[in-house]
Amino acid sequence: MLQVNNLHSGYYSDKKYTEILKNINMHVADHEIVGVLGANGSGKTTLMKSIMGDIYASEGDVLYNGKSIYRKENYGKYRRVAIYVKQDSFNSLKPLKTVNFQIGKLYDWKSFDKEYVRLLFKELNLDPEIFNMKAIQLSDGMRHRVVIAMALLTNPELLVLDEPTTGLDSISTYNLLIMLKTIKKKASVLFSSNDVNALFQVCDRVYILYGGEIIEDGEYSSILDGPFHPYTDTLLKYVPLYSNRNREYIEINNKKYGGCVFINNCRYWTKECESQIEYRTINNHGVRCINYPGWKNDTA
Ligand SMILES: Nc1ncnc2c1ncn2[C@@H]1O[C@H](COP(=O)(O)OP(=O)(O)OP(=O)(O)O)[C@@H](O)[C@H]1O
Repeated sequence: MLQVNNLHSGYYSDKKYTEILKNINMHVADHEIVGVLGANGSGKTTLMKSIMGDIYASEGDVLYNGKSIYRKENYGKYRRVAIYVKQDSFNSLKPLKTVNFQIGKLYDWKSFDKEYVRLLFKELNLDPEIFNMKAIQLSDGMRHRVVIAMALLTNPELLVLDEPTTGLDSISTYNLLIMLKTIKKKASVLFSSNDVNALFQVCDRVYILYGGEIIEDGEYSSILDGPFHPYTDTLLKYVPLYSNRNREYIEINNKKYGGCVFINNCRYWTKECESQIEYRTINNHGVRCINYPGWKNDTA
């Protein structure tokens, strides 16, 4: 369905180009929920924007059903079936307008079965009275859920969610995750987050993004059972649910450049890490680490 090939992208500022994403390769199959896990500033939003064609790739391509989304003739159709819920899209609701109005502004109300709309909102814990409430009268979390519900109204083939659980309470997060599992029967979902719990509860596969590069990918169970990359290993140690070892924070500042993107923070660094690191896949579990499995043996 969605295939990202050797994607590089970034931003122009004062006519100077800064590359943020490097050599991204990933895919989302039909009826799959795929997560992108990354810390603040790792490039999740830039990746989602590139996948939606909101920013252009300096290199590489994004294919939807085999066709480049960057080609004008394919782009319009792609944007009709692939719906993007931006990180801050709940702020885009008009504050003084009712939810009813906001839906009508985007879509033709007549095309919807009102009961279907009500049920869809209900699944996201949104009661019927919300339709007559103004956006300003809703909490951030409610606005967030309204925007996601609105995105689902058109039955997209691909739903791209940038950090959808930010600002949601635990019950709403849980309802959203359950809902994604239901959506999976009809569509695919690409979902970025820095919330390890949310991603691992719902995703079939997860890509780990660090410093604009994918450093590991695999089925969620495979990553949880045994992360291949030292960064993923460290990350999981900070999530009590998944950690079976004590937390540890080791400050490292190698001030090295080139090679592995994690080089300045990795305690397993060796001279070889300064060279170009190839991405290897072992039993459907991919990693960009020259020292794997050696570093794991060190910790055993
Ligand atoms: N419009 C822009 N112009 C220039 N640089 C940008 C722009 N937007 C983001 N960046 C830079 O791109 C890098 C990645 O940012 P991005 O927003 O994609 O990360 P993120 O993983 O989504 O972060 P967060 O979790 O904080 O939302 C950061 O270094 C950021 O400063």
